[in-house]
Amino acid sequence: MTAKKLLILPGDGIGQEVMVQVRRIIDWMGKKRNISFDITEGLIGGSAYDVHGTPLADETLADAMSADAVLLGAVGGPKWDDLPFDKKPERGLLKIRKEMGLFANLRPATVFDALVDASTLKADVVQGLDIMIVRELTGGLYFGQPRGIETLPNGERKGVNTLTYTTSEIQRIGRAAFDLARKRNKKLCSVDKANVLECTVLWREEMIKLQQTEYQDVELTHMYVDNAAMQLVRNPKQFDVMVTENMFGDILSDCAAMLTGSLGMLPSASLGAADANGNRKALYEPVHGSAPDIQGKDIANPLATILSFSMCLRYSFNMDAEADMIENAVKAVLKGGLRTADIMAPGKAKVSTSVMGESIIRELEKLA
Ligand SMILES: NC(=O)c1ccc[n+]([C@@H]2O[C@H](COP(=O)([O-])OP(=O)(O)OC[C@H]3O[C@@H](n4cnc5c(N)ncnc54)[C@H](O)[C@@H]3O)[C@@H](O)[C@H]2O)c1
Ligand SMILES: CC(C)[C@H](C(=O)O)[C@@H](O)C(=O)O
Ligand SMILES: [Mg+2]
Repeated sequence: MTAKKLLILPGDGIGQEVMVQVRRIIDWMGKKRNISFDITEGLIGGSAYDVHGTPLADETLADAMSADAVLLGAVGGPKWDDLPFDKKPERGLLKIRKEMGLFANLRPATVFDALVDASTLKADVVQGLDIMIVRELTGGLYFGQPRGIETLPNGERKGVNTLTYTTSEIQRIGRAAFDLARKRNKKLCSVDKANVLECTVLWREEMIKLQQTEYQDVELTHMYVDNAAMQLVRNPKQFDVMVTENMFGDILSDCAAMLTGSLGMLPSASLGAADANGNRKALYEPVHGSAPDIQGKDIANPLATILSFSMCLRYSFNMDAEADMIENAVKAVLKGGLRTADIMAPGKAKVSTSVMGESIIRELEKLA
C-alpha cells in the first residue's frame, strides 16, 4: 500500500507546540505499528508571512491540494495583528479552507467521563454529552460579497460584510448534517436567525425540503441562534447534530467546547465533497487558536490536536483501529489523573504539554 500523503501545517503560537506531540505519535506508529505516512511540513499564518510575505504560499496550497489530508495547528498572534487585512494569518486559514472546498466543518463536543468535573457546568448537565456541530465553512458571512471598509462622500467610513447562501450551498451542508444524524441518534437541529435574516429564511426552507424529500427518518427541528447559545449551556444533551451558518457555528462551537472542560479538548474535521472514488479533501485542526497568552510555556493542552489526528486516521485514512487506540489512550491518561493546566482539578496531577504527549505514548505502548 502506498503511504498516505499528509501535509502538516503547525502554524503559529501553541499550534507549533501541540503539533510536536502529534509528531511523536506519528513516529511511534512508524516504529511500533509499521505505519508510515508520506509527510510534508509547511508554513501557514504568521510564520508563513515571515518567510514568504503571505500567510499561505502557492506551493503550500498546491501541497494541500495534492495531499490525502492536511493537519493544522493554529494561526495568528499579536505580532501580525496590524498587518494589512489580506496578509493577516487568519486569511491564510480562510483561503486554504475555501480553495480546498472544505464546506463541512465537523466539531464534535464529547465529554470524557474523567473530565466531567472540568466543565464549569454542573456534572449532571454535561455527563455523557456527545453532540456534533456541523458548521458551514466556505460561505455565509465570512465570504459574502460585498465586503470591506469604504469612505462615504460625507467622510464617514462604512464597514460591510454580507450574509449570502445559495440553495446549492445550503443543500450540500444540509445533506452532510442529515447523513451524520442518520448514523447517530437521527435528530438534527438547524440553527438560524429566520426571524430577522432573509438569508436564513432560505436556509430554513431548504432544510425543511431536504427532510421531506430525502431524510424523513431524521427528526428536524429549528432554533434561533440566540436561543441555541442559551440552550447549549442550559441543557446541551437535548441536541444530537446541529447544523448552522459559518459564523454562528464558529461561536457556538467555542461555547460547546467549554461543556467538555476546555477549548483545548475540541478537535475538528473540515471536509469537501466526495469525488467519484468517494474520497474527500480534508483538513483536521483543533477548534482553538494560537493562544498567545500561554505560548512558549509548555502548558497548552495538546489533546484537541491529538484527537484531530485521530479523526484524520478515521475519516481520511480508514485506520479505525489506530484512531480507537489514540482515543483510548487519551481516555486512559485522563482517567489516570493527568491534567494540563486548563483542565486541572483538585487532587489531579498537573502536567506540561510535553509530559501529556509522553503519557499518551506510554498508554499507546500498553494498548499495542
Ligand atoms: N483555527 C485557528 O487557527 C484559530 C482559532 C481561533 C483563534 N485563532 C487566532 O488565535 C489568536 C488568539 O485568539 P483567541 O485568544 O481569541 O483564541 P484562542 O483559542 O487562541 O484562546 C482562547 C483562550 O483559550 C485558551 N486556550 C486555547 N487553546 C488552548 C489549549 N490547547 N490549551 C490550553 N488553553 C487553551 C487560551 O489560553 C485563551 O485563554 C488570534 O490571532 C486568533 O485569530 C486561530
Ligand atoms: C481564526 C479564524 C479565522 C477561525 C474562524 O473564525 O473560522 C477560528 O476562529 C476557528 O474557529 O477556526
Ligand atoms: Mg473559532
